[in-house]
Amino acid sequence: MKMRNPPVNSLSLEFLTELLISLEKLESDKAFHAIILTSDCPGIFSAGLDLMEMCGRDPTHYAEYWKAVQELWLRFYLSHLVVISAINGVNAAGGCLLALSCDYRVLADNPKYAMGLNETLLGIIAPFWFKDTLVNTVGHRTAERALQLGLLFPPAEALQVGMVDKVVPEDQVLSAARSELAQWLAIPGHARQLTKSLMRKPTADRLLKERDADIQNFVRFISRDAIQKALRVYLEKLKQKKT
Ligand SMILES: CC/C=C\CC/C=C/CC(=O)SCCNC(=O)CCNC(=O)[C@H](O)C(C)(C)COP(=O)(O)OP(=O)(O)OC[C@H]1O[C@@H](n2cnc3c(N)ncnc32)[C@H](O)[C@@H]1OP(=O)(O)O
Repeated sequence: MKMRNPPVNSLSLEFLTELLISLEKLESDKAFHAIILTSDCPGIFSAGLDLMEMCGRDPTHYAEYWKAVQELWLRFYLSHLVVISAINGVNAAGGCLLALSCDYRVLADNPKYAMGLNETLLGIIAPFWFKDTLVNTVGHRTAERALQLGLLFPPAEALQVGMVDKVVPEDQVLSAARSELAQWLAIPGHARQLTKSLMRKPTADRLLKERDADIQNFVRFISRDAIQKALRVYLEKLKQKKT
């Protein structure tokens, strides 16, 4: 599955919906057993959630958007398919969450390709299920430091803390993901799927139990004047970077 939403694969509502439909199609076709998730945007895996969806819109839109974000995470996190990410670019916040929801991560060895949950740098907060997904991957202490500081880890560090499983030269990201896949596909499917569910269901259930409250919390938080201002300032900084 190659993500293509130029220029930065930001996860807009439309793009989230496309990803969701693609995933559902693959999951419902018995011929498919696995996905390699990668990017078609040079140098960028994903810039995360689309800031334009969270800025200057009305509460109904925020609620619709957040429901789609939740849905995509739940579907990827609990997918019965083997999902491996071949991370071939910088990967921030919501994009990093997507990669963390995969079963295995291969990252291209380019110092520019940092990844992490950098929400605090924007003046916003990673929701509890982003946090849980990170904790499940790198452990509590590393997650605590990474989340508070909004750290984006370059490849060597991402490997060291366990945010990714393998770092390979850039031209080998896909072939490395394919080689890894062979090992996962050699395991009896039902045993692997049930084990995945055993490991992940408690984390997913936390959100499933509180889904509506989580949407309301997001809408309240993102609608605050101070948060809207912080997002506008961040977007402006991104634009000024060019001049
Ligand atoms: C209670 C819970 C409350 C809240 C939780 C909300 C959770 C949010 C999680 C998120 O995912 S927030 C998004 C975090 N993402 C980032 O911080 C990444 C921001 N982007 C960048 O750092 C850079 O764009 C890049 C390193 C990814 C790529 O750099 P470069 O190749 O130099 O491209 P540009 O910076 O020039 O960007 C091109 C173009 O795209 C726009 N853009 C970038 N990121 C986003 C984004 N996330 N959403 C919307 N638009 C984005 C950027 O402004 C440029 O637009 P132009 O109109 O100037 O072309």
